[in-house]
Amino acid sequence: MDTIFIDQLAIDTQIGLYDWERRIRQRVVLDLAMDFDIRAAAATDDVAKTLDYKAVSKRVIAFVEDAGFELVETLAERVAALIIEEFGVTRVTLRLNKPFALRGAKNVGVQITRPAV
Ligand SMILES: Nc1nc2c(c(=O)[nH]1)N=C([C@H](O)[C@@H](O)CO)CN2
Repeated sequence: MDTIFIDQLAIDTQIGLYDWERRIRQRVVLDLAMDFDIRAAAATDDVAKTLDYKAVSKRVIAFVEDAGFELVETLAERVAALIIEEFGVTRVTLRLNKPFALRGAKNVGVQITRPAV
């Protein structure tokens, strides 16, 4: 299977458990890998026949900017569901990084793989 990916998509949002986190916006950084058969687009050189990574990124940015979840797990699950439901992707792997949320660590977060059902 082919993969269309978006790496290091940085978005500011409200996320976190603690009171101080409910008053600020923090950066999350997403790596997305989306299964998609690219052969029809490659044969015709037509963006309409593929997964438009610009359209995906605009939609994900809008959703994440408006979100306000406590857990990185919830945000990751909701973004994966959105991509599958709205873009016809058969499987998505998503890594959600919350940089510097843990003292001494460069990154914390979750990685999930979700198939379309
Ligand atoms: N598994 C998780 N553990 C923690 C989360 C989380 O979203 N998932 N969040 C926090 C706090 O919000 C933390 O990021 C603040 O620094 C702690 N543990």
